[in-house]
Amino acid sequence: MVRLGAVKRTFRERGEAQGIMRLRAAFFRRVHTPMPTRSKSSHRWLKEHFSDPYVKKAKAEGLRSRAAYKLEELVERDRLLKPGMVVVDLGAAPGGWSQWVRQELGDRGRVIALDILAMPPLAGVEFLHGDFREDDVLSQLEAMLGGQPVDLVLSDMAPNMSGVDSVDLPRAMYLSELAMDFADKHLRVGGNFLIKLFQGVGFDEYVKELRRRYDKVVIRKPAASRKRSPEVYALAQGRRAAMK
Ligand SMILES: C[S@@+](CC[C@H](N)C(=O)[O-])C[C@H]1O[C@@H](n2cnc3c(N)ncnc32)[C@H](O)[C@@H]1O
Repeated sequence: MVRLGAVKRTFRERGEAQGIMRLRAAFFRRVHTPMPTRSKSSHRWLKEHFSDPYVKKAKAEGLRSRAAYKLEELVERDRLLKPGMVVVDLGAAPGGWSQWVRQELGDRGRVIALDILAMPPLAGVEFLHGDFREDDVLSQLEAMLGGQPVDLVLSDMAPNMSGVDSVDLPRAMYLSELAMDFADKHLRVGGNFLIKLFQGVGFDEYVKELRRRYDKVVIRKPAASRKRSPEVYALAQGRRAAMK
């Protein structure tokens, strides 16, 4: 069962009827695009990927993805990770962020990772394989937490991109809304939330919502994030006891 409640509610509150229509269209229309034969652009992507310094560095350092360097830059600047913390990593596969967080926490604390895709095990990382949009997956994640408050919620979730903004952006925003809801329920007061966002429809409203909930919100584009990617990261620090 797909969780639409949270998103419908916030869009309604903001009087964005069009947002609801776009969400409906995006989530209930399954877009099955046949795999194209390898195109010029995929050749370009492969060339770019293998000459990318972060890909080379990740390989040399035994990290599962170049994405780990984005997290390193985002989190180290504010020294957000401390031994003993409970960290939830949403959209964790192939595991670069979880792996890096585990290294930083040493052998204390918990790292709970979730992804719709399977992920080979990582020592010291508890992994839940499932779709975060589904109620029973959320319940399983909550059962894993067992009522333990979370210190840091990370979300690098991104839907499969079709290249059509009117489809992709509402899908991405839906995941972001669910992640915010999760942080609302499970982050301890004073805790931090880091989330990947795509600039476009709903972005400003989302950041405004973060500002109601957290003492400090900054938008960052780490050096390892590809320039042509519309992704940015919102780092929300200091979960308030009550919303503004
Ligand atoms: C950019 S990747 C994450 C990379 C990861 N941070 C790392 O360091 O390796 C985005 C992830 O979001 C996941 N994702 C997308 N939709 C999801 C959903 N509905 N539930 C759970 N994970 C999802 C994708 O499967 C993908 O692995």
